[in-house]
Amino acid sequence: MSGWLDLEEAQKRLLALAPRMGSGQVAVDAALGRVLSADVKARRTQPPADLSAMDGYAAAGNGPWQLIGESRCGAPFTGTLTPGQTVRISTGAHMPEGADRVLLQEDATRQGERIAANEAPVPDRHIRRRGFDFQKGDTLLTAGTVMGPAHIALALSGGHAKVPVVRLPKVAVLDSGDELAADPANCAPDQIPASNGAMIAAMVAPLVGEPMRIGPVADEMDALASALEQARDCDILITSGGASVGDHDLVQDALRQCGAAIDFWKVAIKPGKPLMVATRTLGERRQLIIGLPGNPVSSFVTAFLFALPAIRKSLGLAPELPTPQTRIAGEPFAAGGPRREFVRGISDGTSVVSANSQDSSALASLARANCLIERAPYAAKTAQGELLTVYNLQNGGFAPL
Ligand SMILES: Nc1nc2c(c(=O)[nH]1)N[C@H]1C(S)=C(S)[C@@H](COP(=O)(O)OP(=O)(O)OC[C@H]3O[C@@H](n4cnc5c(N)ncnc54)[C@H](O)[C@@H]3O)O[C@H]1N2
Ligand code: MOO
Repeated sequence: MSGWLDLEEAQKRLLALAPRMGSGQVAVDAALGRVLSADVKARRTQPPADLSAMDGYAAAGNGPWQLIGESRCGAPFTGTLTPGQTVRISTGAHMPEGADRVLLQEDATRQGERIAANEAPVPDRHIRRRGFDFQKGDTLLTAGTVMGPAHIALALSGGHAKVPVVRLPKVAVLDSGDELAADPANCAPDQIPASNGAMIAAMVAPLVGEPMRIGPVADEMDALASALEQARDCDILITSGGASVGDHDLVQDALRQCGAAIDFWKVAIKPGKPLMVATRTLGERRQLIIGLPGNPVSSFVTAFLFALPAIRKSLGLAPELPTPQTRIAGEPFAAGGPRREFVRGISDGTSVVSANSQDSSALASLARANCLIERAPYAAKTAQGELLTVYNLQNGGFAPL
Protein backbone atom coordinates (compact mmCIF):
# COMPACT_ATOMS: atom_id res chain seq x y z
CA MET A 1 0.00 0.00 0.00
CA SER A 2 2.99 2.29 -0.37
CA GLY A 3 2.07 5.66 -1.84
CA TRP A 4 -1.51 5.42 -0.64
CA LEU A 5 -2.62 8.10 1.73
CA ASP A 6 -4.72 7.25 4.70
CA LEU A 7 -8.17 8.80 4.79
CA GLU A 8 -7.48 11.55 7.35
CA GLU A 9 -4.32 12.72 5.58
CA ALA A 10 -6.06 12.73 2.21
CA GLN A 11 -9.05 14.69 3.53
CA LYS A 12 -6.71 17.17 5.24
CA ARG A 13 -4.77 17.77 2.03
CA LEU A 14 -7.94 18.14 0.03
CA LEU A 15 -9.53 20.61 2.45
CA ALA A 16 -6.36 22.72 2.42
CA LEU A 17 -6.81 23.07 -1.35
CA ALA A 18 -10.52 23.96 -1.30
CA PRO A 19 -11.04 27.38 -2.88
CA ARG A 20 -12.50 30.00 -0.52
CA MET A 21 -15.41 31.89 -1.99
CA GLY A 22 -15.94 35.63 -1.85
CA SER A 23 -19.26 37.14 -0.90
CA GLY A 24 -22.21 38.83 -2.55
CA GLN A 25 -25.72 40.02 -1.75
CA VAL A 26 -28.89 38.05 -2.42
CA ALA A 27 -32.55 38.90 -1.91
CA VAL A 28 -33.60 37.60 1.49
CA ASP A 29 -36.47 35.57 0.13
CA ALA A 30 -34.05 33.84 -2.27
CA ALA A 31 -31.51 33.12 0.47
CA LEU A 32 -32.76 29.72 1.62
CA GLY A 33 -29.76 27.46 2.27
CA ARG A 34 -27.19 30.21 1.69
CA VAL A 35 -24.38 30.84 4.18
CA LEU A 36 -24.14 34.34 5.64
CA SER A 37 -20.75 35.94 4.98
CA ALA A 38 -21.20 38.65 7.63
CA ASP A 39 -23.33 39.37 10.69
CA VAL A 40 -26.75 40.86 10.02
CA LYS A 41 -27.79 43.66 12.36
CA ALA A 42 -31.30 44.97 12.88
CA ARG A 43 -32.08 48.10 10.86
CA ARG A 44 -35.24 48.64 12.87
CA THR A 45 -36.77 47.93 16.27
CA GLN A 46 -39.37 45.18 16.62
CA PRO A 47 -42.04 45.69 17.69
CA PRO A 48 -41.76 49.32 16.69
CA ALA A 49 -44.22 50.38 19.43
CA ASP A 50 -46.05 48.83 22.40
CA LEU A 51 -48.63 46.48 20.88
CA SER A 52 -51.62 44.59 22.16
CA ALA A 53 -51.18 40.81 22.14
CA MET A 54 -54.96 40.21 22.19
CA ASP A 55 -58.21 41.41 20.68
CA GLY A 56 -60.27 43.46 23.16
CA TYR A 57 -60.00 46.91 24.70
CA ALA A 58 -56.92 48.98 25.53
CA ALA A 59 -57.83 50.74 28.75
CA ALA A 60 -56.46 53.38 31.11
CA GLY A 61 -56.89 52.71 34.87
CA ASN A 62 -59.68 50.72 36.41
CA GLY A 63 -63.05 50.19 34.78
CA PRO A 64 -65.73 50.70 33.84
CA TRP A 65 -64.47 52.65 30.86
CA GLN A 66 -65.84 55.01 28.24
CA LEU A 67 -65.21 53.76 24.66
CA ILE A 68 -63.72 56.63 22.64
CA GLY A 69 -62.27 55.02 19.51
CA GLU A 70 -60.35 52.18 17.95
CA SER A 71 -56.74 51.13 17.37
CA ARG A 72 -56.40 48.76 14.44
CA CYS A 73 -53.36 47.12 12.86
CA GLY A 74 -52.02 49.67 10.43
CA ALA A 75 -54.32 52.43 11.78
CA PRO A 76 -53.35 53.35 15.36
CA PHE A 77 -55.50 55.51 17.62
CA THR A 78 -53.72 58.84 17.72
CA GLY A 79 -55.15 60.38 20.88
CA THR A 80 -54.16 59.90 24.53
CA LEU A 81 -56.35 58.00 26.99
CA THR A 82 -57.08 59.33 30.44
CA PRO A 83 -58.10 57.00 33.30
CA GLY A 84 -61.57 55.60 32.68
CA GLN A 85 -61.24 55.67 28.89
CA THR A 86 -60.76 52.80 26.49
CA VAL A 87 -60.45 52.02 22.78
CA ARG A 88 -61.27 48.91 20.81
CA ILE A 89 -57.99 47.17 19.95
CA SER A 90 -56.88 44.32 17.70
CA THR A 91 -54.04 41.85 18.18
CA GLY A 92 -50.87 43.56 16.95
CA ALA A 93 -52.35 47.09 17.02
CA HIS A 94 -50.54 49.97 18.76
CA MET A 95 -51.39 50.59 22.41
CA PRO A 96 -52.57 54.22 22.56
CA GLU A 97 -50.78 56.74 24.76
CA GLY A 98 -52.09 56.48 28.32
CA ALA A 99 -53.41 52.89 28.02
CA ASP A 100 -51.88 50.57 30.61
CA ARG A 101 -53.88 47.34 30.29
CA VAL A 102 -55.77 45.15 27.84
CA LEU A 103 -59.24 43.86 28.62
CA LEU A 104 -59.85 40.69 26.63
CA GLN A 105 -62.91 40.81 24.43
CA GLU A 106 -64.34 37.70 26.06
CA ASP A 107 -63.97 39.30 29.53
CA ALA A 108 -65.81 42.49 28.54
CA THR A 109 -69.46 43.53 28.58
CA ARG A 110 -70.42 46.38 26.31
CA GLN A 111 -73.48 48.56 26.76
CA GLY A 112 -73.43 51.34 24.22
CA GLU A 113 -70.15 53.18 24.80
CA ARG A 114 -69.75 51.80 28.32
CA ILE A 115 -67.34 48.90 28.73
CA ALA A 116 -67.27 46.86 31.95
CA ALA A 117 -64.93 44.02 32.92
CA ASN A 118 -66.25 40.60 33.92
CA GLU A 119 -62.70 39.87 34.98
CA ALA A 120 -60.49 42.85 35.87
CA PRO A 121 -57.52 43.18 33.47
CA VAL A 122 -54.05 43.02 35.01
CA PRO A 123 -51.93 46.09 34.22
CA ASP A 124 -49.13 45.37 31.74
CA ARG A 125 -50.48 41.95 30.74
CA HIS A 126 -51.07 41.18 27.07
CA ILE A 127 -48.86 44.10 26.05
CA ARG A 128 -45.84 43.47 23.81
CA ARG A 129 -43.37 46.16 24.72
CA ARG A 130 -41.54 48.13 22.03
CA GLY A 131 -38.25 46.42 21.08
CA PHE A 132 -38.75 43.33 23.25
CA ASP A 133 -37.97 41.05 20.26
CA PHE A 134 -34.99 43.08 19.03
CA GLN A 135 -33.73 46.62 18.95
CA LYS A 136 -32.20 48.54 16.07
CA GLY A 137 -28.48 47.67 15.96
CA ASP A 138 -28.85 44.24 17.62
CA THR A 139 -27.03 41.38 15.91
CA LEU A 140 -29.82 39.23 14.50
CA LEU A 141 -27.81 36.61 12.62
CA THR A 142 -24.13 35.78 12.70
CA ALA A 143 -21.73 35.06 9.85
CA GLY A 144 -21.75 31.36 9.00
CA THR A 145 -25.47 30.93 9.64
CA VAL A 146 -27.17 28.78 7.05
CA MET A 147 -30.32 30.63 6.12
CA GLY A 148 -33.44 28.65 7.02
CA PRO A 149 -37.08 29.75 6.96
CA ALA A 150 -36.96 31.47 10.38
CA HIS A 151 -33.71 33.28 9.48
CA ILE A 152 -35.36 34.60 6.32
CA ALA A 153 -38.30 35.91 8.36
CA LEU A 154 -35.99 37.48 10.96
CA ALA A 155 -33.83 39.23 8.34
CA LEU A 156 -36.95 40.65 6.68
CA SER A 157 -38.36 41.71 10.03
CA GLY A 158 -35.02 43.38 10.75
CA GLY A 159 -35.52 45.59 7.71
CA HIS A 160 -33.31 43.80 5.18
CA ALA A 161 -34.24 43.25 1.54
CA LYS A 162 -30.85 41.60 0.91
CA VAL A 163 -28.31 39.69 2.97
CA PRO A 164 -24.56 39.15 2.46
CA VAL A 165 -23.83 35.54 1.55
CA VAL A 166 -20.86 33.38 0.63
CA ARG A 167 -20.71 33.06 -3.14
CA LEU A 168 -21.57 29.56 -4.38
CA PRO A 169 -18.61 27.76 -5.90
CA LYS A 170 -19.17 26.94 -9.56
CA VAL A 171 -18.98 23.18 -9.76
CA ALA A 172 -18.67 21.03 -12.87
CA VAL A 173 -19.33 17.29 -12.93
CA LEU A 174 -17.72 15.35 -15.75
CA ASP A 175 -18.26 11.65 -16.41
CA SER A 176 -16.13 9.71 -18.81
CA GLY A 177 -16.07 6.30 -20.44
CA ASP A 178 -16.52 4.90 -23.97
CA GLU A 179 -19.15 2.50 -22.67
CA LEU A 180 -21.46 5.19 -21.33
CA ALA A 181 -24.76 5.92 -23.04
CA ALA A 182 -26.11 9.41 -22.46
CA ASP A 183 -29.67 8.21 -23.12
CA PRO A 184 -30.54 5.35 -20.75
CA ALA A 185 -33.49 4.38 -22.95
CA ASN A 186 -31.17 3.92 -25.95
CA CYS A 187 -28.35 1.86 -24.61
CA ALA A 188 -26.56 -0.55 -26.99
CA PRO A 189 -25.65 -4.03 -25.68
CA ASP A 190 -22.01 -2.99 -25.26
CA GLN A 191 -22.99 0.13 -23.34
CA ILE A 192 -24.31 0.99 -19.90
CA PRO A 193 -26.34 4.09 -19.03
CA ALA A 194 -24.21 6.92 -17.64
CA SER A 195 -25.38 7.34 -14.06
CA ASN A 196 -22.48 8.75 -12.04
CA GLY A 197 -22.72 12.30 -13.40
CA ALA A 198 -26.38 12.68 -12.44
CA MET A 199 -25.78 11.00 -9.08
CA ILE A 200 -22.90 13.30 -8.16
CA ALA A 201 -24.82 16.33 -9.43
CA ALA A 202 -27.71 15.34 -7.15
CA MET A 203 -25.33 15.02 -4.20
CA VAL A 204 -23.81 18.49 -4.66
CA ALA A 205 -26.99 20.31 -5.71
CA PRO A 206 -28.30 20.94 -2.16
CA LEU A 207 -25.07 22.81 -1.43
CA VAL A 208 -24.40 24.67 -4.67
CA GLY A 209 -27.46 24.33 -6.90
CA GLU A 210 -27.33 22.55 -10.25
CA PRO A 211 -23.70 22.03 -11.28
CA MET A 212 -22.45 22.22 -14.86
CA ARG A 213 -22.72 18.75 -16.42
CA ILE A 214 -20.11 17.59 -18.92
CA GLY A 215 -20.22 14.29 -20.76
CA PRO A 216 -20.31 11.42 -20.93
CA VAL A 217 -16.91 12.00 -22.52
CA ALA A 218 -15.11 9.34 -24.59
CA ASP A 219 -11.85 7.80 -23.35
CA GLU A 220 -9.80 9.86 -25.80
CA MET A 221 -7.25 12.53 -25.06
CA ASP A 222 -8.79 15.10 -27.42
CA ALA A 223 -12.29 14.59 -26.06
CA LEU A 224 -11.06 14.84 -22.50
CA ALA A 225 -8.97 17.93 -23.30
CA SER A 226 -11.97 19.76 -24.72
CA ALA A 227 -14.13 18.62 -21.78
CA LEU A 228 -11.56 20.03 -19.37
CA GLU A 229 -11.56 23.25 -21.36
CA GLN A 230 -15.36 23.50 -20.93
CA ALA A 231 -14.86 23.42 -17.17
CA ARG A 232 -12.39 26.33 -17.18
CA ASP A 233 -14.66 28.75 -15.37
CA CYS A 234 -15.47 26.40 -12.52
CA ASP A 235 -14.04 26.59 -9.03
CA ILE A 236 -14.34 22.86 -8.46
CA LEU A 237 -14.28 20.14 -11.11
CA ILE A 238 -15.42 16.66 -10.15
CA THR A 239 -14.60 13.90 -12.61
CA SER A 240 -15.70 10.30 -12.47
CA GLY A 241 -14.14 7.33 -14.20
CA GLY A 242 -10.81 6.79 -15.90
CA ALA A 243 -9.01 7.11 -12.59
CA SER A 244 -7.40 3.69 -12.40
CA VAL A 245 -4.43 2.08 -14.15
CA GLY A 246 -6.10 0.67 -17.31
CA ASP A 247 -4.96 1.56 -20.83
CA HIS A 248 -8.06 3.69 -21.27
CA ASP A 249 -7.91 5.43 -17.92
CA LEU A 250 -6.76 8.75 -19.31
CA VAL A 251 -8.19 11.37 -16.97
CA GLN A 252 -4.92 11.90 -15.16
CA ASP A 253 -2.92 12.15 -18.39
CA ALA A 254 -5.43 14.65 -19.79
CA LEU A 255 -5.20 16.68 -16.61
CA ARG A 256 -1.41 16.75 -16.71
CA GLN A 257 -1.53 17.76 -20.34
CA CYS A 258 -3.73 20.75 -19.56
CA GLY A 259 -1.30 21.90 -16.89
CA ALA A 260 -2.90 20.45 -13.75
CA ALA A 261 -0.69 19.43 -10.84
CA ILE A 262 -1.65 16.13 -9.21
CA ASP A 263 -1.57 16.54 -5.44
CA PHE A 264 -2.28 12.91 -4.58
CA TRP A 265 -3.65 9.74 -6.10
CA LYS A 266 -4.88 6.67 -4.21
CA VAL A 267 -6.26 6.54 -0.74
CA ALA A 268 -6.36 3.44 1.45
CA ILE A 269 -10.15 3.17 1.47
CA LYS A 270 -12.58 0.61 0.11
CA PRO A 271 -14.30 1.43 -2.10
CA GLY A 272 -12.64 4.45 -3.66
CA LYS A 273 -8.94 3.64 -3.75
CA PRO A 274 -8.05 5.41 -7.02
CA LEU A 275 -9.29 8.81 -5.77
CA MET A 276 -7.19 11.65 -7.15
CA VAL A 277 -6.89 15.30 -6.20
CA ALA A 278 -5.29 17.92 -8.45
CA THR A 279 -5.30 21.65 -9.01
CA ARG A 280 -4.82 23.82 -12.05
CA THR A 281 -4.17 27.51 -12.22
CA LEU A 282 -6.43 29.41 -14.57
CA GLY A 283 -5.51 33.09 -14.63
CA GLU A 284 -5.92 34.40 -11.11
CA ARG A 285 -7.85 31.36 -9.95
CA ARG A 286 -6.84 27.94 -8.78
CA GLN A 287 -9.32 25.24 -9.69
CA LEU A 288 -9.67 22.22 -7.45
CA ILE A 289 -10.10 18.94 -9.30
CA ILE A 290 -11.40 15.85 -7.56
CA GLY A 291 -11.09 12.71 -9.64
CA LEU A 292 -13.51 10.04 -8.45
CA PRO A 293 -13.22 6.39 -9.46
CA GLY A 294 -15.76 5.22 -12.02
CA ASN A 295 -17.32 2.31 -10.17
CA PRO A 296 -20.66 3.84 -9.18
CA VAL A 297 -20.44 3.07 -5.47
CA SER A 298 -16.80 4.17 -5.37
CA SER A 299 -17.93 7.43 -6.98
CA PHE A 300 -20.70 7.85 -4.43
CA VAL A 301 -18.54 7.07 -1.40
CA THR A 302 -15.68 9.32 -2.51
CA ALA A 303 -18.11 12.12 -3.38
CA PHE A 304 -19.49 11.75 0.16
CA LEU A 305 -16.07 11.64 1.85
CA PHE A 306 -14.23 14.16 -0.37
CA ALA A 307 -16.33 16.21 -2.79
CA LEU A 308 -19.03 17.28 -0.32
CA PRO A 309 -16.51 18.20 2.42
CA ALA A 310 -14.47 20.24 -0.09
CA ILE A 311 -17.60 22.14 -1.11
CA ARG A 312 -18.58 22.66 2.53
CA LYS A 313 -15.10 24.07 3.18
CA SER A 314 -15.45 26.42 0.21
CA LEU A 315 -18.74 27.65 1.61
CA GLY A 316 -17.25 28.17 5.07
CA LEU A 317 -19.49 25.46 6.54
CA ALA A 318 -18.33 23.53 9.59
CA PRO A 319 -17.92 20.71 10.26
CA GLU A 320 -16.71 19.92 6.77
CA LEU A 321 -16.52 16.17 7.28
CA PRO A 322 -19.50 13.86 7.86
CA THR A 323 -20.42 13.39 11.51
CA PRO A 324 -19.76 9.92 12.92
CA GLN A 325 -22.52 8.25 14.91
CA THR A 326 -22.67 5.06 16.93
CA ARG A 327 -24.97 2.11 16.17
CA ILE A 328 -25.26 -1.38 17.60
CA ALA A 329 -24.17 -4.18 15.26
CA GLY A 330 -27.38 -6.05 14.40
CA GLU A 331 -25.34 -8.96 13.04
CA PRO A 332 -21.70 -10.07 13.25
CA PHE A 333 -19.18 -8.25 11.02
CA ALA A 334 -16.12 -10.01 9.60
CA ALA A 335 -12.57 -8.77 10.33
CA GLY A 336 -11.42 -5.89 8.09
CA GLY A 337 -8.69 -5.82 5.43
CA PRO A 338 -5.82 -3.38 4.90
CA ARG A 339 -8.03 -0.52 3.60
CA ARG A 340 -10.46 1.48 5.75
CA GLU A 341 -13.76 0.18 4.56
CA PHE A 342 -17.11 1.91 4.13
CA VAL A 343 -19.81 -0.73 4.16
CA ARG A 344 -23.28 0.10 2.92
CA GLY A 345 -25.53 -0.28 5.95
CA ILE A 346 -29.19 -0.26 6.82
CA SER A 347 -29.98 1.22 10.20
CA ASP A 348 -33.22 1.68 12.10
CA GLY A 349 -31.57 4.43 14.15
CA THR A 350 -30.42 2.05 16.90
CA SER A 351 -28.82 -0.96 15.27
CA VAL A 352 -27.29 -1.53 11.87
CA VAL A 353 -26.87 -4.41 9.44
CA SER A 354 -24.99 -4.44 6.16
CA ALA A 355 -26.81 -4.16 2.85
CA ASN A 356 -26.39 -7.41 0.93
CA SER A 357 -23.92 -6.79 -1.92
CA GLN A 358 -20.82 -4.75 -1.17
CA ASP A 359 -19.45 -4.87 -4.73
CA SER A 360 -18.39 -1.37 -5.77
CA SER A 361 -20.60 -1.49 -8.85
CA ALA A 362 -23.79 -2.57 -7.03
CA LEU A 363 -26.23 0.35 -7.14
CA ALA A 364 -29.23 -1.62 -5.87
CA SER A 365 -27.62 -2.17 -2.47
CA LEU A 366 -26.44 1.45 -2.39
CA ALA A 367 -29.98 2.66 -2.99
CA ARG A 368 -31.24 0.43 -0.15
CA ALA A 369 -28.57 1.68 2.28
CA ASN A 370 -29.15 4.64 4.57
CA CYS A 371 -25.70 4.78 6.15
CA LEU A 372 -22.07 3.87 5.65
CA ILE A 373 -20.50 1.69 8.34
CA GLU A 374 -16.84 2.53 8.90
CA ARG A 375 -14.49 -0.41 9.42
CA ALA A 376 -10.95 0.56 10.48
CA PRO A 377 -8.02 -1.06 8.68
CA TYR A 378 -7.58 -4.60 10.02
CA ALA A 379 -10.67 -4.14 12.23
CA ALA A 380 -11.21 -7.15 14.49
CA LYS A 381 -14.32 -9.25 14.05
CA THR A 382 -17.32 -7.45 15.50
CA ALA A 383 -19.91 -9.51 17.35
CA GLN A 384 -23.62 -8.75 17.21
CA GLY A 385 -24.39 -6.21 19.96
CA GLU A 386 -21.00 -4.45 19.78
CA LEU A 387 -20.77 -0.81 18.70
CA LEU A 388 -20.02 0.40 15.18
CA THR A 389 -19.35 3.83 13.71
CA VAL A 390 -21.72 4.91 10.95
CA TYR A 391 -22.32 7.98 8.79
CA ASN A 392 -25.90 8.78 7.91
CA LEU A 393 -26.58 9.18 4.25
CA GLN A 394 -29.88 10.98 4.84
CA ASN A 395 -31.75 11.09 1.61
CA GLY A 396 -29.09 9.38 -0.47
CA GLY A 397 -25.79 10.85 0.53
CA PHE A 398 -26.15 14.59 0.68
CA ALA A 399 -25.97 16.43 3.91
CA PRO A 400 -28.75 19.01 3.93
CA LEU A 401 -27.41 22.38 5.03
N1 LIG B 1 -5.42 -3.55 -12.43
C1 LIG B 1 -6.17 -2.80 -11.67
N2 LIG B 1 -7.44 -2.60 -12.01
C2 LIG B 1 -8.23 -1.85 -11.24
C3 LIG B 1 -7.72 -1.28 -10.06
C4 LIG B 1 -6.38 -1.49 -9.73
O1 LIG B 1 -5.84 -1.03 -8.73
N3 LIG B 1 -5.64 -2.26 -10.58
N4 LIG B 1 -8.57 -0.58 -9.26
C5 LIG B 1 -9.94 -0.95 -9.32
C6 LIG B 1 -10.74 -0.04 -8.55
S1 LIG B 1 -10.60 -0.19 -6.88
C7 LIG B 1 -11.61 0.81 -9.10
S2 LIG B 1 -12.62 1.76 -8.09
C8 LIG B 1 -11.78 0.95 -10.52
C9 LIG B 1 -11.79 2.43 -10.88
O2 LIG B 1 -11.62 2.56 -12.19
P1 LIG B 1 -11.80 3.89 -13.02
O3 LIG B 1 -11.93 5.08 -12.18
O4 LIG B 1 -10.73 3.91 -14.04
O5 LIG B 1 -13.22 3.68 -13.63
P2 LIG B 1 -13.61 3.12 -15.04
O6 LIG B 1 -12.66 2.05 -15.45
O7 LIG B 1 -13.80 4.25 -15.94
O8 LIG B 1 -14.99 2.48 -14.68
C10 LIG B 1 -15.13 1.48 -13.71
C11 LIG B 1 -16.55 0.92 -13.80
O9 LIG B 1 -17.48 1.92 -13.52
C12 LIG B 1 -18.38 2.12 -14.61
N5 LIG B 1 -18.62 3.55 -14.79
C13 LIG B 1 -17.70 4.48 -15.04
N6 LIG B 1 -18.27 5.69 -15.17
C14 LIG B 1 -19.59 5.52 -15.01
C15 LIG B 1 -20.70 6.38 -15.07
N7 LIG B 1 -20.56 7.70 -15.30
N8 LIG B 1 -21.92 5.87 -14.85
C16 LIG B 1 -22.07 4.54 -14.62
N9 LIG B 1 -21.04 3.68 -14.55
C17 LIG B 1 -19.82 4.14 -14.77
C18 LIG B 1 -17.63 1.55 -15.79
O10 LIG B 1 -18.50 1.15 -16.79
C19 LIG B 1 -16.87 0.40 -15.19
O11 LIG B 1 -17.69 -0.72 -15.07
O12 LIG B 1 -10.75 0.32 -11.20
C20 LIG B 1 -10.50 -1.02 -10.74
N10 LIG B 1 -9.53 -1.64 -11.60
O1 MOO C 1 -11.66 1.17 -4.71
MO1 MOO C 1 -12.56 0.44 -5.87
O2 MOO C 1 -13.43 1.81 -5.51
O3 MOO C 1 -12.65 -0.69 -4.46
O4 MOO C 1 -13.91 -0.48 -6.37
